[in-house]
Amino acid sequence: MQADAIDASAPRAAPATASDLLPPEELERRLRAIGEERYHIHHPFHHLLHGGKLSKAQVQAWALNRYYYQASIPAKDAAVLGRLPTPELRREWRRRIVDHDGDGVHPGGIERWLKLTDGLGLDRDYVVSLRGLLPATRFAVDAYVNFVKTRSVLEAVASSLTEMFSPAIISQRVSGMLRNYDFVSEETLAYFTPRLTQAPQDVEFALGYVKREAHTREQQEQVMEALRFKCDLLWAQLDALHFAYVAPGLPPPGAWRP
Ligand SMILES: O=C(O)c1cc(C(=O)O)c2c(n1)C(=O)C(=O)c1cc(C(=O)O)[nH]c1-2
Repeated sequence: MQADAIDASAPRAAPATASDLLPPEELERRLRAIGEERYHIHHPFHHLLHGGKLSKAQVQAWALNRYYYQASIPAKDAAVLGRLPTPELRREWRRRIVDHDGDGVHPGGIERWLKLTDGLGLDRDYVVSLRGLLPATRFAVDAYVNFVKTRSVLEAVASSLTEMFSPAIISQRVSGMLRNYDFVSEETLAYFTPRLTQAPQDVEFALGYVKREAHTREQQEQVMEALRFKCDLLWAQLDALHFAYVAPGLPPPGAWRP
C-alpha cells in the first residue's frame, strides 16, 4: 500500500451527531475562517489586478468574463426564490433580483457592469453575446446556478455567503485600480459602490437564516461545504483568467483575444 493511501481498516472518527451541534456563533466563526482561507481575495490574479500589474487587455479579459457571473446572479436568485416556502422569505430574496436587474427606472448591477466593460473599450454586443468567454468561466458560473437548483434550500442560501467577504475585496480592488490604472475612473467602477451596502444586507439575512435553520450537525457541515464550494468556484474563475491571459498566457480556442 502506498504511504499516502487511505487505510480503510484504520479507526474512523465517529460521524457527527445532533449532540455535536455547534452553537450558532461557532458556526459563524467557522464560516468566517473558511473565507479567510479560501476567498478569492488571496488569489494571485486579484493581487495583480488591484496592484496595477495588469495590462489594459488583461483587465478587459477579467471584466468580459466576470460579466457572465453578474448576468447569471439573477437567474441563480430566481431559482432560490422559487424554492423558498414563505412570502417573508421570498420578499427578502426578491430584492436581490431587483438589485441586479434594476426596476426599469433605476439601472441594476448588470447594466452597471456593462458601463464598466464600455469604459474599458469592449464592444457591448460582443460582451453580451458571451462568445469570448473562457470555457472555465462558463462551467464555474453554470455550476453555481445548478447548485442552488439541486441542493437543499439551506445549502443554496449558504452558497451566497461569500458575500460576507466581498466588501473587503471590493474596497481593495476599487482603491487599487483607481490608484494604478489611468484607464479606469470612479464612473467606470461605479458598479461596486452599491455593493458595499447591498452585500451586508444580503449577508445579514442569509447568515441569520443558516444559523437558525441548520438544526443538525450534518446540516451545519452542509452549510460549511456550500461555502467552500462557492469559494472554489470564484477561485477557479481567476485560475482560468490567469492561465489564459497572464501565465503561461494560453487562451483556449474561441476565447477573447486582445
Ligand atoms: O467583487 C467581488 O469579488 C464579488 C464577490 C461576490 C461573491 O463573493 O460571491 C459577489 C459579488 N462581487 C457581487 O458583486 C455580487 O453581486 C454577488 C452576488 C453574489 C451571490 O452569491 O449571490 N455574490 C456576489
